[in-house]
Amino acid sequence: MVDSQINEINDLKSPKGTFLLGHLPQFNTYNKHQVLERWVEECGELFKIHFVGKEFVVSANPDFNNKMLRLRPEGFKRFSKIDEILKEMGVDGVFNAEGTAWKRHRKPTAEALNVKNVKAYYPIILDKTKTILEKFKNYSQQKAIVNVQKEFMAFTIDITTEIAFGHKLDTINDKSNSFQNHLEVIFPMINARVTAPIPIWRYFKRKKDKTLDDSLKSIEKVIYEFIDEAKKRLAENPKLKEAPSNFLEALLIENEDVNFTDEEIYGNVFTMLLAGEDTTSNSLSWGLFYLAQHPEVVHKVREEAKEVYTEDAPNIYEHIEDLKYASAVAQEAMRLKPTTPQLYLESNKDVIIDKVSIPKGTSIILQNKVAQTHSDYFSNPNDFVPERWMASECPMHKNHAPNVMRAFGAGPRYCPGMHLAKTEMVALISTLCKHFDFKLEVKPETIRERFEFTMYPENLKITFIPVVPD
Ligand code: HEM
Repeated sequence: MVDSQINEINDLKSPKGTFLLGHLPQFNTYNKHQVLERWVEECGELFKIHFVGKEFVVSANPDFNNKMLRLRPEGFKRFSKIDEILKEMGVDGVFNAEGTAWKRHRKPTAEALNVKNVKAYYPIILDKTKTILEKFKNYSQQKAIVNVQKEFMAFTIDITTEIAFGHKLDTINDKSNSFQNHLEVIFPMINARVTAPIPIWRYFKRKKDKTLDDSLKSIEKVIYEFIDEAKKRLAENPKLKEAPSNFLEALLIENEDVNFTDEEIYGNVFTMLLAGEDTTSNSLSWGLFYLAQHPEVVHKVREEAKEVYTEDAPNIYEHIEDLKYASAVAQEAMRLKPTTPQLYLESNKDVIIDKVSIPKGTSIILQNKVAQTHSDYFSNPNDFVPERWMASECPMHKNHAPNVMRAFGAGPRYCPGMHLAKTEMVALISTLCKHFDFKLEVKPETIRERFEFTMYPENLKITFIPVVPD
């Protein structure tokens, strides 16, 4: 807990660092989240670090973090560097907007991703679930060792692109598409630039910076064409207003009240591509990481699937609501392996939280993973037990604090894609468990957490063994 004696940042502890560079050399490794976890062990839940003199507060206290997240947008904002980099790439959307601009973006985005609309998008999720199922059936016949992280990435890319603006891709079947190739250029560059100590590209364009510019131009062209087409469709077919077939249409409908410019619509469609792909596919990969080590859980998911639907996959959206155990599997995987283990905030004004005074302009790293795997909040915290999320079955209700879960953030800026992501995860987890057993082809300890823009399992290799029908 936060020490009640501490009331100034200057009084906070600090891990060991170097005099001039501070903690930068240790932090700038490829697994930043694990460095933070080690420091939490060394210094406790609240401490400070500095990068070449620039100070950062790190908090792993769930209550403290929750209060900061809830004080947005007035009290706190995202790190200004995120906005700087995205705007430079022409992206002005809900993720990087702040203050009143954020409020304008948030309402229509959240509406466009609400339960009613996700239900309308469900045929897209189902279609891609069946497509990847067929691919895995082929893999299982060939006894192929599958890099599931790559496969799930294709699954979420195809779904997100079609839901975002109606663009049909078939990345699952490796039908290479220039749009996809451009996206693959953009994502790592955003990651590299957000964490770059010096913005070299502003003074000198390297080959990769020029490639990025070309890709951004191509994506922009495609998205603007789709904006024009969607506007025409909505004008010609007013019925679409009741059940928009994609996010862009839903945004344009909501937009009748908000009056976004085309640039802002573009920014939000692009944001959705960015926010919805890696996060969901990496969470799915972690789900498979645990399922492959827990055949008893796979069996239970399969029994539930057989009770809920007779087809190959959950054929209607209502099935998803009934797949409570598959949903608990997804939740448990996100508790143990949140793909966004930390969030970055900056204070907009002087704030006092739990007797700690945070001056305006303080940069704060919110480490959320430690609490999700701590015995103060969950019994047997490192065990994979989906039952803990099934109220009537939970064998360990003694320590069960769902309110420390931050996999989707918290407060007014929590993830608006949460419902969509959970729907994708439940559909795929249930379908795969219905058809296959999973065998881990590498030792679990060789599967490492790897943090880039999000956290994913490196070296996850699995074979899919077909289930013999009853
Ligand atoms: C398992 C999958 C996902 C995870 C773990 C995840 C996680 C997160 C987290 C931690 C945040 C920051 C929340 C905060 O600041 O409090 C966020 C924001 C956001 N996410 Fe997700 N996300 C996922 C899927 C999606 C999907 C599928 C979409 C849309 C298609 C999406 C769209 C967004 C947007 C637009 C924001 C910015 C919200 C704002 O600033 O108001 N996410 N997400």
